[in-house]
Amino acid sequence: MSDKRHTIIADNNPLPLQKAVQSLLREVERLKERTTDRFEESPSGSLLTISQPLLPLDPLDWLNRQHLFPKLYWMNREKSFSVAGIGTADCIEQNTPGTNASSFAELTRTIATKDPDARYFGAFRFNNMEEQSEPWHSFSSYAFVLPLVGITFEQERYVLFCNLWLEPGEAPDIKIRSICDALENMSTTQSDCDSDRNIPALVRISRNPDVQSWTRQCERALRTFEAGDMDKIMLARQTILEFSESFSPLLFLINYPYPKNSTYRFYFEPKKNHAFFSFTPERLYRRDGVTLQTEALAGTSLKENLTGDDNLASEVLLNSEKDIREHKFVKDSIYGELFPVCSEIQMDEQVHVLQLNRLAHLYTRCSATLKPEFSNDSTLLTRLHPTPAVGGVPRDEALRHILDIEPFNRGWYAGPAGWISSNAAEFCVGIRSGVVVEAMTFLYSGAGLVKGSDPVSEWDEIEQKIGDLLTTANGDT
Ligand SMILES: C=C(O[C@H]1C=CC=C(C(=O)O)[C@@H]1O)C(=O)O
Ligand SMILES: [Mg+2]
Repeated sequence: MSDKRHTIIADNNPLPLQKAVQSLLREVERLKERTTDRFEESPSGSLLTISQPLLPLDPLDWLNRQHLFPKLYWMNREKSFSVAGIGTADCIEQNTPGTNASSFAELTRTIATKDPDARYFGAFRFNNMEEQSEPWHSFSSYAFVLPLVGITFEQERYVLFCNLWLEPGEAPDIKIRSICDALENMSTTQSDCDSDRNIPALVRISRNPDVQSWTRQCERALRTFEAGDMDKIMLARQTILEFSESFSPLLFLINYPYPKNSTYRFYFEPKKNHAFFSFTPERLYRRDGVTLQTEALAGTSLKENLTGDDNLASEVLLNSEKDIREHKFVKDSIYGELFPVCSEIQMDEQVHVLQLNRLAHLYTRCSATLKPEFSNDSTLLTRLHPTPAVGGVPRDEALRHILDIEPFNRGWYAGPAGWISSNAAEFCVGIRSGVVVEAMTFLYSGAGLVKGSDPVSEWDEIEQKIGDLLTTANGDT
């Protein structure tokens, strides 16, 4: 954050948290002495970020001890960038049903008016045409938040920051007051007892659909392939966990026992004990100006029968005709969608294998250069979401079948989740996810069905995809 245009660095030396808070508070107090006209005026608002380098600390532990909402957390797959944030400096949110394309266009239009350095964190619904019931009531069609206060980890450095966002013509006093309140009320102690970090006892677990209904639902999908109407449909399952009491949903992240796993971490808690989180291996895309990185990720082998051996999992996967076919639908669709909007596309000829803790996936990387007129997130989101890894082929028909067949709303499951600024963005696909509502947690994961898929194997595949989350919930790590 240090080299950005509207950034004040309080003190260049990294400080322990408590001192860092004091240092930020001093800078914020100093702002009160500035007259309004000394804040950068812009027709669409202005942003001032004040930051203070920090000595290393655990941002999840910090986040868990705070009392200001929303709370959010993002970590990229490479684990080289993370942000933990609390409160709202600015928020772009919408909560009316409509097409996904109109949501994407609206967010992109709004973000274009914001400070180019401001990263807004949030997610979209999988399908905004679908009416949502519980457990999704706290989650809008989309919500993207510029945090009021937070901790960034970037280039191996920790930074405490606060954001002062002013609407055009807005006097700074009230916003400065809310930053001071957030800093003064921030908990700066380390969590000293482990009991704060334990997920309560799991008292009940159920699956929706159950195995019999799942088999019937898969057979419905398989019939559409036989009839020649469809090539692929991704169907998901919900696993419902009931705990002995409500708890901080962040404990799923804190207790996740596989730090090396190549997954993004996305977390959004709009109100206390109501949160959506995802441990997804799948990148939707990363855009920096006209430069795009995306990928096809679909096709799975389970390691449990292969005694966890990576090489064996790769070999099985690379020789599975069904998985190669399942993967190819995704690869071809991404290429076809990008072709009209890119001046150059480089897609791996050879399919790779991404190794996870319990699974391996087929994986094809793709980098591309966008034509300048298409170099925006509305174009990319509309073209890439949902890929056939989470939707199907053909796309619109697959979405109709999903609405018809699945016995629950997808909400934010399998939607684009990540961050966006006016000139760059990174979105993962919010799979392997859960939504926590007080003492209940609903986990979501699915499998891409193609001709020849076996419902029981697909059931087992999904069980493995949420296996790490189930282990976390059981506390037997
Ligand atoms: C839809 C999910 O996974 C997708 C991503 C990778 C592999 C997949 C598969 O092999 O079926 C799925 O397409 C999910 O975990 O909810
Ligand atoms: Mg599969």
